[in-house]
Amino acid sequence: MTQVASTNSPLLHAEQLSSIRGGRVLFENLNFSVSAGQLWQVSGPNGAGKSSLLRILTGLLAPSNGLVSFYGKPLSHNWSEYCEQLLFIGHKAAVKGELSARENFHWQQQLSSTEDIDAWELLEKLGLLGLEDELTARLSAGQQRRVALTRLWATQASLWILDEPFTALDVQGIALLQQRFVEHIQNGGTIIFTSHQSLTLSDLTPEKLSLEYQGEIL
Ligand SMILES: Nc1ncnc2c1ncn2[C@@H]1O[C@H](COP(=O)(O)OP(=O)(O)OP(=O)(O)O)[C@@H](O)[C@H]1O
Repeated sequence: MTQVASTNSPLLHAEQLSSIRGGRVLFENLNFSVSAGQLWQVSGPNGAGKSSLLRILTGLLAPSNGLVSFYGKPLSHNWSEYCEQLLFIGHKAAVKGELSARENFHWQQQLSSTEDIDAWELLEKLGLLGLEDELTARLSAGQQRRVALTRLWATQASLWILDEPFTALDVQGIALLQQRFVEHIQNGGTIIFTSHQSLTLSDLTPEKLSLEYQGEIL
């Protein structure tokens, strides 16, 4: 895992964050700090702004007001280091439907320079063995999610930002993903994720950030 030089500033700091989308204030004056090694769960009802917040934390969406800092510097001042540290898996599975599970994985491996990981072992772990040459678009939603999640085993990034990573997974898939969370946190990694469900592994006690649905249109 890539590590950044130690500093007294938190890994991520959100200051006075606000987001207005579709004529609605999703959240205002949000302040929080995420330290390296922490697990954070962002929760709240549909439309509360969880995905919007994650996209702001990744730098993909500008906040309407406020600032996100990475080790004490605004993201834009630390952009290449931030991108090296970050793995973002968005709401959509972000796998290439016209590639097989194995090809998707190899593509991710090349992007992340993790060629030493045994593809067959990982595909077996994720229950994709026997489906490895099937076009990903033809797999079920849960299987496609499993293909997307292979990235969590083929990354050197220390900060994972994951939007609804448990969506469509069965009980065994959820357990596997939670176990991967435990490994990453134990290795000093950091995870921010959204989910409508509570984690069930006792080793995982996330910090909670709860957003309310603000119905009022401006
Ligand atoms: N591209 C966009 N342009 C304008 N408004 C948007 C856009 N994307 C999302 N929104 C609005 O922002 C609000 C919050 O959406 P967001 O996806 O952040 O919520 P969420 O909490 O992640 O919801 P869910 O639990 O359903 O995934 C919604 O009302 C949505 O319509």
